[in-house]
Amino acid sequence: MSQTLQSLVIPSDLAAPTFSRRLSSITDTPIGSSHEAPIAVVDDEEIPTIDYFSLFSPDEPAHRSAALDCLSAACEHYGFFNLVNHGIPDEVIDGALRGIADFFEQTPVEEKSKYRKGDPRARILWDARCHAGENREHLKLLARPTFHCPPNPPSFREALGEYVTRFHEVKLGLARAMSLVLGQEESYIEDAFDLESGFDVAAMNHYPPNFKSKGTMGLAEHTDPGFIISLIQDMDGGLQILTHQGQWINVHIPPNAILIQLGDQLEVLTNGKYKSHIHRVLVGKYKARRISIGTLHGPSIDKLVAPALEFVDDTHPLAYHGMTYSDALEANNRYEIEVQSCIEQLRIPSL
Ligand SMILES: O=C(O)CCC(=O)C(=O)O
Ligand SMILES: [Fe+2]
Repeated sequence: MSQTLQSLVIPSDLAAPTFSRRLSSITDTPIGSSHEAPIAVVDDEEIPTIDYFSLFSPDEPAHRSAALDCLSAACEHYGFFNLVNHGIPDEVIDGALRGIADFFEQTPVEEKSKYRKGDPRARILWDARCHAGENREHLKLLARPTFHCPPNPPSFREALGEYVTRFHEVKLGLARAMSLVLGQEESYIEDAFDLESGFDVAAMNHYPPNFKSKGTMGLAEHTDPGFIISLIQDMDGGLQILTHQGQWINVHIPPNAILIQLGDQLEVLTNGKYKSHIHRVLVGKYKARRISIGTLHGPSIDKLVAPALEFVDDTHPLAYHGMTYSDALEANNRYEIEVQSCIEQLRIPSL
């Protein structure tokens, strides 16, 4: 595989990543109807691209070091990036997306309804909502450490299982690379979160075309819990991220890339050095339905996650409460399988 340094991250000015390079601006404004998103100005902006393969090229130390620098800048200044050259074949990604599309399209509602919210210990959850605040059907399932999946269609279970297995290796690789750029041993994040037994939930979404939706919002703004969130989709468009600088941007994920977002528990562990970020999905502009699979890769369910001493000092005072992952997911009367954020409760108000 050949890469140029330029391909490692965009923008390439690592010393001072800026948010001024725009592909085009204000493409979907002004926004009109009362159901639509409250923030009117949304820009298209380049987001960092990280070449996974380059993070592990021992024969090319300079190349590897540049890739790690890019990862460091992406994590600290953005909190999300497109991952390319990750080694998961297109067929595996396409198979998982086709599988969940088949589930949404072919499974009768009576069958899906068995997975509606009810049992606090449920490992599969299905729901469909169509109102001004949310337009989507979704299926959430525990993917690891044990794999739970509706039995039909049979091809879905197999295809999703393959994607989950393949991405687990990528996740461990990213944890090692991120540990290094945080100035720690390679195994630091893996150990801190006990990632081998991590609680990974695949959250699969089906957004309707705009003529079937009630208003603009597919999924309202939120952050996600966990170490990282990996996202694949069957068509581009709709996902927006609020940058750390307070600007909404449209997220474009190139074909073959996987969007990586940093989760709440990484923010807690690093005492805010790395941050999760608010994002949302709009459906108002799109004439076709969209499918996405976001997997929330969490710590082990019983793991206590608190800021590590390495990230606390006089200039960076303790900024978060410690909490087990289970308690964090169950805050606000939620169930673990809902994988809802409680980052606001975890933050210690500054004096
Ligand atoms: O569908 C998307 O693009 C994002 C979905 C998402 O943010 C989520 O399921 O938490
Ligand atoms: Fe999300």
